[in-house]
Amino acid sequence: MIAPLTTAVRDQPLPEIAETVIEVRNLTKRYGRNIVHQHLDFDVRRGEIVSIVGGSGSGKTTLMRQILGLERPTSGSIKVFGEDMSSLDKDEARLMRVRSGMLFQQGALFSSLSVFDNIAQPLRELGKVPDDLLRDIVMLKLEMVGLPCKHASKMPAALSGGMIKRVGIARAIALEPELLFLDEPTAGLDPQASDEFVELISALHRALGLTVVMVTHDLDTMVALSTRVAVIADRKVIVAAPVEQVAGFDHPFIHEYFLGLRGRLALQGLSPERRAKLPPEALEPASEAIPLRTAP
Ligand SMILES: Nc1ncnc2c1ncn2[C@@H]1O[C@H](COP(=O)(O)OP(=O)(O)OP(=O)(O)O)[C@@H](O)[C@H]1O
Repeated sequence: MIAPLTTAVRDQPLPEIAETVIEVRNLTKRYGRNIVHQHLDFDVRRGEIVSIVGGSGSGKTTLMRQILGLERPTSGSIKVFGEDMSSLDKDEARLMRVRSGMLFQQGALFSSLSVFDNIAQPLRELGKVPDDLLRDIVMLKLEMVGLPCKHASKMPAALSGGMIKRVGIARAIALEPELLFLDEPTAGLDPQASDEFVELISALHRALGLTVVMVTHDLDTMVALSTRVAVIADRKVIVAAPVEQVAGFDHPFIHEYFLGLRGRLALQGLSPERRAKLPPEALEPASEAIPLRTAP
């Protein structure tokens, strides 16, 4: 299933990387005795697609939730569009929610609402959107994510995993946000649905000039989409750079994650220009060696 949008924007240039829109400084986050982040700095500029990677429990989702204002930092500062997240009043917080869309793990659709009502929900929360305009916006968003209008009346239980993600994206972009947050967007999808999802995000990035922040374990998605990759280890962001530079950073997590068999396979899918910047270890053969049989 290829969205018409994907074809329409294929030759469009990537959005320009512009001013800083997320600025995290000296962040510490503790849960009781568990120190998740300490002295963590992190920046995202307009037009980027930044993937946050790190070991299990390293605090990727927690970082994203703090940037969204869903969790409070223990100390340190988080600015989004230049606004300090800890000092927003009610109206500023509301405006911030309009400027940021998010897709949680599992799509997080309301199971008791139809596809239409799921996508309409952020618009209805805003209030004052006339019914005919609301219908047009929902149908436009469905089309943008490559889903025919006939799916609007379906319930989430009747959809495939890939379709649920698409509806989740349609809802996330309903209010035309500038920032899109994705938490494990391809988890649970088969390889074809993952590839289609990557194409969709890439098309939306180009078409809407979106800035995307994504938490992912999926190496192929990370390599295909990210303009930069931020690695969390030792409670902070140890490096944030294009993936070909990150792969050459000397840290045990990076060796294991990027230069293992799966990591090399994903990295070798980069364009020839970017592949040329990889460290030599990343270019070692990525197909498993077939063990030689010893003669009897
Ligand atoms: N609400 C909470 N209360 C207490 N501890 C929490 C809470 N949320 C997260 N944690 C802890 O914070 C740490 C980081 O969790 P987080 O989910 O951010 O990690 P992650 O890198 O996203 O992990 P994964 O890759 O496994 O999803 C973990 O030790 C987790 O148990």
